[in-house]
Amino acid sequence: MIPVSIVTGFLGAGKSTLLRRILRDPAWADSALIVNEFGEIPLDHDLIAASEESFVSASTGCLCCVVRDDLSKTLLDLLRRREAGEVPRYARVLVETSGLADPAPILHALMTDAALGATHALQGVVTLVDALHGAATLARHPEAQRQVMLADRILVTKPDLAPAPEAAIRALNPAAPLRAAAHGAAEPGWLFAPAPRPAELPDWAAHHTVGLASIVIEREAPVPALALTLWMQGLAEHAGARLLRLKGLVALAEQPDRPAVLHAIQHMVHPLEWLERWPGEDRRSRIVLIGEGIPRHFPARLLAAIEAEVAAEAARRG
Ligand SMILES: Nc1nc2c(ncn2[C@@H]2O[C@H](COP(=O)(O)OP(=O)(O)OP(=O)(O)O)[C@@H](O)[C@H]2O)c(=O)[nH]1
Repeated sequence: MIPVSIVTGFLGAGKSTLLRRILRDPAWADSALIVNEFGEIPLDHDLIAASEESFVSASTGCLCCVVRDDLSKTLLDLLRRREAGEVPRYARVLVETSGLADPAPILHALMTDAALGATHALQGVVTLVDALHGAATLARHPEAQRQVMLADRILVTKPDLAPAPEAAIRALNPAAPLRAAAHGAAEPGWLFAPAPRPAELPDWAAHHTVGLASIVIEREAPVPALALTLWMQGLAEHAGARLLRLKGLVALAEQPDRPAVLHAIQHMVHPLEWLERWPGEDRRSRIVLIGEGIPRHFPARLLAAIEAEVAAEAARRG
């Protein structure tokens, strides 16, 4: 039986940060990671694959609704390739859900699929809650509430930025063991210990926030750092709380050989991170925004206008 653990948590809660750290630990490097993202381009896959040798399989779309069958297929296909010696003999599977996934349909698939049941054992659901945004997110987004309700273990992330929103969490899940850890420094043995599973859970249907959309921006030419900074400020001002998440790999004009990693979660713009190198041949900048009611072409047009202004200003100064 291959143990399977689900790692969930709302947009930007710190799932990739945690998993990157765990896969760097030699004791856990023999894990297969299945990453699922909301959005049309698999950025997490690039981010995790660029920093590790670990074995990653990415799928896009909402794991819980669009590709529910796909998780079963992905797990079984991975197992077949493991048996055939085509992939490393991983000892467990970690599934990183999209930030917008309701875990209930995923658990349902894992608990009811006969072929999966014969080969895989569900260990538990680990839910990450962002200390900074957690209370507001839990008040607004049904996916976030379901992630906490169905958690076997709760990890509060970003305790360096704010106190844990314990009251909001305990209102939804009074019993699951809870810990806090900054920058993914949590004990994997605690996170992934097998949890007792109720035979049946109520209400399998996915619950979703209405009206969220993802917008993708791709560009060939590197972007000046000043234009990028002004663009993120402009977006934050215009979209405010309607911008739930922004992340991207960007070629900055000042340093195009190393991609900069952008992260913003609601109002909070995290410091830029840098990858050592581009994850593949494709060196285009790619940015994904997830928001409510942001006009589809607005972010790209705003960026183009700011770039033109920055270039004109540079020309004026000679
Ligand atoms: N200050 C602080 N920042 C953190 C911590 N954990 C993660 N971050 C930052 O939060 C941002 C989002 O982290 P990710 O790990 O990409 O979050 P995610 O849950 O994978 O995001 P999605 O895949 O979009 O849902 C990044 O800029 C991280 O560096 C933490 O404990 N403290």
